[in-house]
Amino acid sequence: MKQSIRRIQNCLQDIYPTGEIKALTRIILEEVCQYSLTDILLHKNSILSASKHQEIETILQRLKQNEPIQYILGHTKFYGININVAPGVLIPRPETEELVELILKENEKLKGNILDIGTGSGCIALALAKFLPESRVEGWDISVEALNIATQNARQNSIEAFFLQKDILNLNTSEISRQYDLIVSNPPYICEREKKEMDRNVLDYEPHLALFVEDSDPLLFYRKIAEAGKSILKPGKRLYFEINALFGKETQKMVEEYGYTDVHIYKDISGKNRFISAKNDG
Ligand SMILES: C[S@@+](CC[C@H](N)C(=O)[O-])C[C@H]1O[C@@H](n2cnc3c(N)ncnc32)[C@H](O)[C@@H]1O
Repeated sequence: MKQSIRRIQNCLQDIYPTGEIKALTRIILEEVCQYSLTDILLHKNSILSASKHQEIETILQRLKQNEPIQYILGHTKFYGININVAPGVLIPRPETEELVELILKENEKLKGNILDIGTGSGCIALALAKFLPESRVEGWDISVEALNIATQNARQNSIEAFFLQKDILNLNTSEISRQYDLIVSNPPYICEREKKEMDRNVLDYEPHLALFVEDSDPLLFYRKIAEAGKSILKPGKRLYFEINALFGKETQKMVEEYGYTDVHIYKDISGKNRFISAKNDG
């Protein structure tokens, strides 16, 4: 095992920071050997089989091409739930776990209809369905690939959620039969002009449909959702968004113009304006 740890560290040292290499070493050994962190420490002197060496080598070659570890392994953890991911869906981010945490804190024991717009892997929808078991959760996405993965994630975790194909930019609200008690969305919010500051592992591998919005209209998705919310969110109920930190105030102003009140902006763990919630005043 010691030899494998050294091999992983040597192979990745020019590409990843030291902290990330440590995390990757642990993830790789957990995946290949099915070892917990304690097992890794206990088995430091054990010798891995040739096939396990080969598995590690294959992972390392893909990591060297900047491929995200979550796509290489085909899964990740989100809010304690095992979530399958593939190149057609965004890899769930830690900030989005913070959004789930916030919703659960502010809506303890919610019993009602929850809608997650732009559900991707289904991570938000499934976490809410798991921790608010008396609610009915729906997830919408334009991407069939994402909806298939979200459905698979629901099945594998034995969590009930309903995934539907909808284009939020062309939604006819008169066709929506229900009104929701909470709407959440982490829509595409990165401007095209921000691309130049982004890492290759995101740009080359993650779906641009999930990430980007035109520079000329950065609030496009938020506006469409706020507009739809006026008819599909029950009066007095709340909307929650993950937002682009560059547009906190603008997003607040926009939702207020649609008649939402009691608007709060929340910071993420890095101190950036990252979430907004607002009440539909009816
Ligand atoms: C930033 S990702 C969020 C995925 C997931 N909710 C998460 O937090 O990891 C945005 C999602 O919006 C979806 N999307 C993009 N355009 C859309 C549209 N017009 N209507 C509905 N969903 C859309 C993408 O397919 C993607 O899954």
